Amino acid sequence: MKDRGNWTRALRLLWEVSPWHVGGVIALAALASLLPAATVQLTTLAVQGVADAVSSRGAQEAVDRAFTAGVVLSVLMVLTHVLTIGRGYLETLLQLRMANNVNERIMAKATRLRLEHFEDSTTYDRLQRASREAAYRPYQIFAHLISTVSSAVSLVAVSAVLLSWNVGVAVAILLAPLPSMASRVFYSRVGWKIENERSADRRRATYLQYLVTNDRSFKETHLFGLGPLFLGRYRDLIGRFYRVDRDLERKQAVVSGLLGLLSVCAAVGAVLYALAVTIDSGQVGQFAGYLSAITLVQSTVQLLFGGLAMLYEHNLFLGNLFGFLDIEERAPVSGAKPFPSVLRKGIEFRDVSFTYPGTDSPVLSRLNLTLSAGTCVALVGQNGAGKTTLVKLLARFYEPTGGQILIDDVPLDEYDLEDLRANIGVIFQDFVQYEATARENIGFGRAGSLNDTDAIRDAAGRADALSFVEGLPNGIDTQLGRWFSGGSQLSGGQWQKVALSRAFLRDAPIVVLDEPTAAIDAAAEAEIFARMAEIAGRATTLLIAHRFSTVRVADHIVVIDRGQVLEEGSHGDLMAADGVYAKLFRLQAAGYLDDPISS
Ligand SMILES: Nc1ncnc2c1ncn2[C@@H]1O[C@H](COP(=O)(O)OP(=O)(O)OP(=O)(O)O)[C@@H](O)[C@H]1O
Repeated sequence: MKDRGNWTRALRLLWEVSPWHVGGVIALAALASLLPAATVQLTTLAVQGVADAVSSRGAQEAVDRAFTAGVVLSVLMVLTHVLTIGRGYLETLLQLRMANNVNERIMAKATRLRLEHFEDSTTYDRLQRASREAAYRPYQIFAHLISTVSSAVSLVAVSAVLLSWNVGVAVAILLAPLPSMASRVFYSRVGWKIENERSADRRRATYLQYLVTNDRSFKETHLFGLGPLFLGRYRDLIGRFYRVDRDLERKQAVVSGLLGLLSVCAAVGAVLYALAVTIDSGQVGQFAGYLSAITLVQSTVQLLFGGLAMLYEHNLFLGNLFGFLDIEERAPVSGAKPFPSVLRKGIEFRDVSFTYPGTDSPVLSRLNLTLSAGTCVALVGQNGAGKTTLVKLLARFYEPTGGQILIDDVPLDEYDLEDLRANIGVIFQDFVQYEATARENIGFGRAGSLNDTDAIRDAAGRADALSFVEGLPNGIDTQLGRWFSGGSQLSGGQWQKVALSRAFLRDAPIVVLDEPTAAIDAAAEAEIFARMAEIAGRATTLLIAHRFSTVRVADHIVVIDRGQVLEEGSHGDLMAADGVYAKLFRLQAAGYLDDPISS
């Protein structure tokens, strides 16, 4: 039942995309399907006319009949040609529009999925399967449906000739291709299963391809000499795919070929029978008609059954496309409260626990933490302590599995979700380096401000990015990165400053910076923090950092360990308490002293 839904859904989609093209293709196909039967009738008339004209030594009436049939046959040929061209044109347009539309739907769907989907490998498998089928399957199901229906119409018309002649012969020709069709259906299913099971390996092959074909991994792959290793792995994977496909094709060719012989035998039997009957009756025209009917029925019936087998295959693969489009979106519950433009009280994590979906060990356990409005709070802790996870919860990429997060005493889910995200300026550790202009790289922080040059310059100024951005060949409108022509590449620290500008442009009441200055030199870092102090008071800032020079500027410092708050206070308080923070601070500071260990 569910499978049948796939092709009806694909057809509905096609109709939505372009009813005019669909209607045109159907009309031309309907016309074309009537032509073979007319051809058979006219061939019979023409040959009989010629035979009569020859035997009567040129009787005018027979000559006229032969020529009339010949002329109409020629008109039919021209008509067939015109119909074929027209149909091909419409089909190409329809196919292009459909492929564009389906790719757009896949992309739109991806934008609606949640972070947890993209942190789960099964989503990538489904996306891979859907993308493979996107470009052509939905259209193909239509094309095969049309050709199958038009083959069926042709078949009914042409087989009427055969049926009137001999029922046994007609039935034999009609049913002989059935076993071969059954084998195609069987192998389609096997092929579909194989393709689905290798989704992860296909992605692995694509990943290996990516690793050796982009600038981001170039340095490592070349320095570590990984090219041949990755190439070898890629070769192994695609070699394995090839061997499996080859074996399947071989089996299919042998089985379908043998079963297809039944069809050939039926046709040979029919021709012999027609020969014998014509010798008895002496009707040469009828013999020509039978011959062309037998050939036509045989080829049409094969087209019909082949089309049905393909329909079955497309239907299976369409399940992959719709499987992706139907992934449950489970949009987080969104309240209606507008987000405050300035926080009055602050952000409170109250007894917050969290375990990532599909895992057992909690990352946060009953964590309590308050970020007072207008202050700059720094979060420190070992790798994997749960710092970034806190931010993901704050932006509602995930929901806490226990406890609550409140902003100005209002639970997070009571705020309008879009409004909440619009009011948090976050730059994550793995921020994006957009292969776009500097203006866009900064302006994406507030997409509505892409043309507000003053605001973009101001944000760049606050992140110490303005001077180098203005020094680029086209200033703020210079393409960044090397993927597109005319691009200028930035240093790691410069990219980070551009990302910081993006966060500053947002001018949000909450600013979260995850390792914001890890790649930035010390002098620039000091300057950026001085400017950040200017926005403190307007914004509540959360800094996640490992560098203690960054951390000590914060009003309040929180040490996290295994998902819980270990210590908190100002730099002075924590140093005086002489706990973990003080120990870590001294350890790092020692790195800058001349003789750290002995002192
Ligand atoms: N999507 C995920 N699924 C499952 N576990 C995850 C996921 N993301 C992070 N984790 C785990 O959660 C824990 C906390 O990760 P998190 O990124 O919050 O740490 P962090 O304190 O920010 O570390 P770092 O200082 O290295 O950035 C880690 O043990 C990590 O393995």
